[in-house]
Amino acid sequence: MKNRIGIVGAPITIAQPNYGVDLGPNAIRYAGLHKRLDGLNVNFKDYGNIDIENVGTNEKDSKTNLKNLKEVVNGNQKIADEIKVIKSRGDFPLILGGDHSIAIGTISGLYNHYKDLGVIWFDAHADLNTGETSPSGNIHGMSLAASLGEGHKDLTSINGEGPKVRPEHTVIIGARSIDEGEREFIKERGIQVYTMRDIEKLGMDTVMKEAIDYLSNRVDGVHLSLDVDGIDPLHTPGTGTPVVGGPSYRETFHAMSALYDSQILTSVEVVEVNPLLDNKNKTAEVAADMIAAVFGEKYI
Ligand SMILES: NC(=[NH2+])NCCC[C@H](N)C(=O)O
Ligand SMILES: [Mn+2]
Ligand SMILES: [Mn+2]
Repeated sequence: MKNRIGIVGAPITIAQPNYGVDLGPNAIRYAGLHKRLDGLNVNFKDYGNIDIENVGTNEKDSKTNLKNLKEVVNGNQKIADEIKVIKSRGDFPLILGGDHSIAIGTISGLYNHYKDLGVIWFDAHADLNTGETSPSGNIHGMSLAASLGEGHKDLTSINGEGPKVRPEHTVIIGARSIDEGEREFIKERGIQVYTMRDIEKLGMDTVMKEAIDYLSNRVDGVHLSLDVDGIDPLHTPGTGTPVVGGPSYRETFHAMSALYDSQILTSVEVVEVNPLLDNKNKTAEVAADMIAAVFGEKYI
């Protein structure tokens, strides 16, 4: 890693219903993030947390089927602005969430810095819903769709209208809870998805090799969006929408190490750590382990 890592906390919580995901950034810091990065001899600067006003309700808007649209857009606009500042300093952005809606802001902020940005979406979910297809109205389940230009105009217009990433530059890994509308989205738009079945059949090593190969021929930057619910909830119980049957700690650590070895990544975000749902900060500790792996920590 040549660049300095620019760390920022993005504590949006109102794109999902559980209190506490705004505490995620500090929980990951308390889990020893800075020490781990020091141990890797990487240069980093922590810019603290973005000031997010998390005032919302749990009501769906009757027209849009979205909860807290205006507030989620405002928070994500702030995130996009901060990402632009971090990028203009030449830093490698490391964003600590916050619910997964923050990807709308980070990807919008990254948009102008690349001709073709690739995205690796490590998640139990696809986050490809829109107001029309969402079973919940929770915008954290719509952030990949919004980044691909689908969904409410206010969500797709941060830093300019329209798609910020192309479907053929998007790889989802670890999916095992996909809604009906999301399934159609994936088929229609040709998104590369490695479900748990694929991981079981191919093994994580092959999945990562394929994903890295696939993207490196097509893009000039890769953003890793790591939703901790992608990992099996045995290891990451402190998250709002856990789904059993995910990749183990070992497989995930291996996936992160493969990404480090490939040197393909140009930004990383880790989302959905919720210390109020956790057991002695275990989930944030796993998040810190995975961040360490993605920045080069090895067993020997
Ligand atoms: N980022 C997440 N944890 N998303 C969970 C989404 C769950 C469900 N698919 C929904 O749209 O409501
Ligand atoms: Mn998820
Ligand atoms: Mn997600």
